[in-house]
Formats: sequence, C-alpha cells, structure tokens
Amino acid sequence: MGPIWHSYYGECSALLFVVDAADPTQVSSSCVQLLSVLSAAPLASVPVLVLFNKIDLPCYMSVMEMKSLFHMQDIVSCATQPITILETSARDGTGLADVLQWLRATHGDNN
Ligand SMILES: Nc1nc2c(ncn2[C@@H]2O[C@H](COP(=O)(O)OP(=O)(O)OP(=O)(O)O)[C@@H](O)[C@H]2O)c(=O)[nH]1
Repeated sequence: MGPIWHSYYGECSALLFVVDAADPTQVSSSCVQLLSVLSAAPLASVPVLVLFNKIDLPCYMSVMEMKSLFHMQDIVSCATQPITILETSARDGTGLADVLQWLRATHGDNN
C-alpha cells in the first residue's frame, strides 16, 4: 500500500502509523516508511500517533528494544510534527482507550 499513501496526504489531518511489535524483522522497513511519511510536505504539521501494536504476542525483542532500534527518540526530536507513541493490542484492547483519547484531543473540536 505504501506507494499509494501519498494520494491521501492532501486530506490528512492526523496520521496513525502502526508498527507490528511482534515482528522485529520489519523494523528497518517500517522505519524507512515512517521517515518517508514524516518528510512529506503535506504532512509537515499533522499530529502523528505511532502505535506499537500486537504487544499481546510473545516476541524475542522487547518493545523498548524495538523503539531503540527504530531510533524513535531521534525521530521524535527531528520531526516537524508532534509525535505521540503508544503501545497497543488490537486483540485484547490494551492501549485502545489511549488511542481514542488521542483522537479526541487532536480532533474532538473538528468533527
Ligand atoms: N495477536 C494480535 N493480532 C493482531 C493484532 N492486531 C491485528 N492482529 C491480527 O493480525 C492479522 C493481520 O491483521 P492486520 O495487522 O490488520 O493486517 P496487516 O497489517 O495487513 O497484516 P500484517 O502485516 O500481517 O500484520 C489479523 O489476523 C489480525 O487479527 C494484535 O494487536 N494482536
């Protein structure tokens, strides 16, 4: 889907970027995709929520280690957008209340 994401950028008022936290083999490609999205001019000031999802699954790498591999702190420091990071499980619902709270906080007055 990555190649067509840009066609939605113009109407985008918030960005949710989901990382599969149960699959460390995707870290580098996810990181490249995230950096590509963050550097897109139409998205320069949209609020960004990065979700490390599937935290209910066992994984040989902790979410903290994945964030470190992602260089999340450097990305957050350098990005023009406000970036929030949450850990979620769409399977068991962990963190979803925080996602809704973020959506309300960023969009509550616009819809
Ligand atoms: N255990 C678990 N499974 C999940 C979670 N979120 C999605 N899935 C499952 O992961 C599978 C793929 O769903 P998605 O992640 O929505 O789809 P996708 O991103 O196209 O697929 P993947 O790249 O394989 O993750 C489905 O079977 C979902 O039910 C989660 O938080 N925990």
